[in-house]
Amino acid sequence: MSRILVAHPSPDLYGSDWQLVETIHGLIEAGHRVNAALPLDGPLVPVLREAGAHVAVLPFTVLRKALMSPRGLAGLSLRSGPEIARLRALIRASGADLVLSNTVTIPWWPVAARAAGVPVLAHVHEAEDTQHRIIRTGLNAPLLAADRIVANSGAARRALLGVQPSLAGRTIVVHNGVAGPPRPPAPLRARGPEDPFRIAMVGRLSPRKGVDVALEAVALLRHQGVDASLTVCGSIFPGYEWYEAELRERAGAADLAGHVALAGYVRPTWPVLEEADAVVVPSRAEPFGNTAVEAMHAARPLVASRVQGLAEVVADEATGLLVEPESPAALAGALGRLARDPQAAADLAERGAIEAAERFSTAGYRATMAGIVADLLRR
Ligand SMILES: CC(=O)N[C@H]1[C@@H](OP(=O)(O)OP(=O)(O)OC[C@H]2O[C@@H](n3ccc(=O)[nH]c3=O)[C@H](O)[C@@H]2O)O[C@H](CO)[C@@H](O)[C@@H]1O
Ligand SMILES: O=P([O-])([O-])O[C@@H]1[C@@H](O)[C@H](O)[C@@H](O)[C@H](O)[C@@H]1O
Repeated sequence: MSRILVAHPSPDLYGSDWQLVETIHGLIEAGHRVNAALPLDGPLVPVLREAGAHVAVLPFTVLRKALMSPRGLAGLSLRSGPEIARLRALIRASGADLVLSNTVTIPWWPVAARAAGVPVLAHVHEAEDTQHRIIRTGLNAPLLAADRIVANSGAARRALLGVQPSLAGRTIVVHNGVAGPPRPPAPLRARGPEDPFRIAMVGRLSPRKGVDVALEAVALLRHQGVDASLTVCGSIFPGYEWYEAELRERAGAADLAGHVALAGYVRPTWPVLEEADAVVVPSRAEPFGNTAVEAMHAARPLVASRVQGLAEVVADEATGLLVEPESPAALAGALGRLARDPQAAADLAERGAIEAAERFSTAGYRATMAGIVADLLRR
């Protein structure tokens, strides 16, 4: 039994948070003792305790990627000394045999663990490729202190190596394992080509998730005579209040009013997916996309953007449909096909469910992560 200290930036229950829960299950099943450090209390805390981790809430720096500037990054590094010293002392005092630093937004954990002489595994959930190169280089620089890096997709690995090529030898891809529903999903509702067509989307209300694109696609479908409606599960991250206000205003316009529900954070999302005739993941960028796998587990036909990890998760025309990102017309085109051809939609959904069980099982993921940790501990 080894002691693993896990650091994670948020106490929420979105993608990287649930992925951490799976990782911790894998470590505990392998016989390790897990301590988790979070900067804030929140809904993730009881979930981690339930999984068997000991949780401590303590202050440390969490980066906001969208707010980074080269000057901001430089200032941050200049002020980092005392925090790195504090975290190094904490890591030593905890007796950790290994530190797992989850996401690239907690830069001083890998650095402090290396300073403490403890092996570091970094888990990268991000695949930033639009910000200025200087920012991306700085954001990923703390990973130079990691012994091993797990990227959640080939796209995330490429984005990282694009700015830190020297990490190639230590960075491996492990696709996420994503939990399915607790019991088999209700069969896809039988519908005729003219019947109402209910679409679901799950994700943060954030421009990168393309919620606005989904709304415009529904407006186009309705304009074309498809009786489409949309339910969106998800809330904003602080700072994106303006985006939610824009979405609510758009959803209230004459062509959409009464046909779009912005439901806020929903847990679990299985009932919403079960109610749906199709699920969309219209992200502008998506390092992996757990919500796409969840749609497949729920055996609902899926339309996703052809970007980054989503293009690794979905086999176009076989387990879902991939469409050009940021194009309401392309999204509406694919959804219209599913609405008009319920049999084709059902076939996609069935193949998606088989694929999700085969490629993205939590059992396989947990074992892979535990194997990577065992390998690092043996060194
Ligand atoms: C921009 C970015 O970096 N995205 C990645 C990030 O988190 P990100 O939070 O973007 O993750 P995903 O969209 O993949 O997953 C969101 C999760 O939150 C849940 N949910 C969401 C809304 C809601 O109302 N209720 C609810 O339960 C979903 O069911 C899902 O399990 O890490 C994930 C895990 O590696 C990756 O798959 C994402 O590609
Ligand atoms: O505002 P920002 O820091 O670029 O980005 C945020 C991330 O840091 C956070 O982890 C994620 O959950 C939010 O949806 C948002 O994407």
